[in-house]
Amino acid sequence: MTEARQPPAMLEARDLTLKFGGVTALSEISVDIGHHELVALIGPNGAGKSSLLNVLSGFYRPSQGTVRFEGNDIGRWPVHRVAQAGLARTFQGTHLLPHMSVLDNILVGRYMHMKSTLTTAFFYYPFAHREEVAQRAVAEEILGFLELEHLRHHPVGTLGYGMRKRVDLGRALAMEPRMLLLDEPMAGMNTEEKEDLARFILDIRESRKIPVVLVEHDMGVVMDIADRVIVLNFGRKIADATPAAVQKDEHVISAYLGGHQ
Ligand SMILES: Nc1ncnc2c1ncn2[C@@H]1O[C@H](COP(=O)(O)OP(=O)(O)OP(=O)(O)O)[C@@H](O)[C@H]1O
Repeated sequence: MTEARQPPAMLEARDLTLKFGGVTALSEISVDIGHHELVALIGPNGAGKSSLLNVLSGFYRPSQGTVRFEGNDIGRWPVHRVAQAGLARTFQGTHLLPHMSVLDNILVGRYMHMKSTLTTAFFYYPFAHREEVAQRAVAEEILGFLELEHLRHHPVGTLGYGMRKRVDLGRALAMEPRMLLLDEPMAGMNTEEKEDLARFILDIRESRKIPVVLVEHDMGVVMDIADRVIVLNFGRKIADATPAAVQKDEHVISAYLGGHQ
């Protein structure tokens, strides 16, 4: 296996195994994600990519192994606590509210940061109002960053797939994550939409200083934007190296030529 030299890790997963009955989705996987990295997670269908994101983000409990995020052992934390610690994720497809506007969908990501409850909102209206104004300002900044301002009042259900995926990214950004896990954010997009999203992802890492883990099938995109590529096959990690090294790795070549893609 080719190993890349890695910076100090922000996220450290050790010996993760995940079983569903008789199926071993992940087998003794260890990965490190550094503070400034853009890491692609690739592998044939059923290799375990989504399962790994689910374990890292607290949606699945590993059968074995540990996950540490910024020094905390988060492997058994509930999902909301993992999210509050700053690990945000998107899903294959989108988890948006189709009848609500783009702005309101992004505001959903802000709820985690809102201090006012219904009671305080009722008795201390000025405080709740000030807070809502502040939350909207953050949402507006994200709309600007993702070039979605002109769509702010459009119901999400009326948008094309590529734009909906962009709103989904905005919702995740609204959580002010310290790290972003993106599950196939470009699936179903045309070339132009992919190029736009790749630009935003690079910008998220560079100007917003948020490290990104990205599950992606489009090898062109992966090779263009990733600092490092982790390759899974049948639940095992078979490579963890720079894009150039992974392209030449014989285990990776045979996994992809093995009839899966
Ligand atoms: N909830 C589940 N229950 C049972 N088996 C599951 C479950 N989730 C995943 N698996 C199995 O675990 C293995 C890994 O699946 P996973 O979805 O993580 O792969 P993947 O690499 O993300 O695939 P794809 O590229 O098709 O999304 C597969 O054999 C899959 O059938």
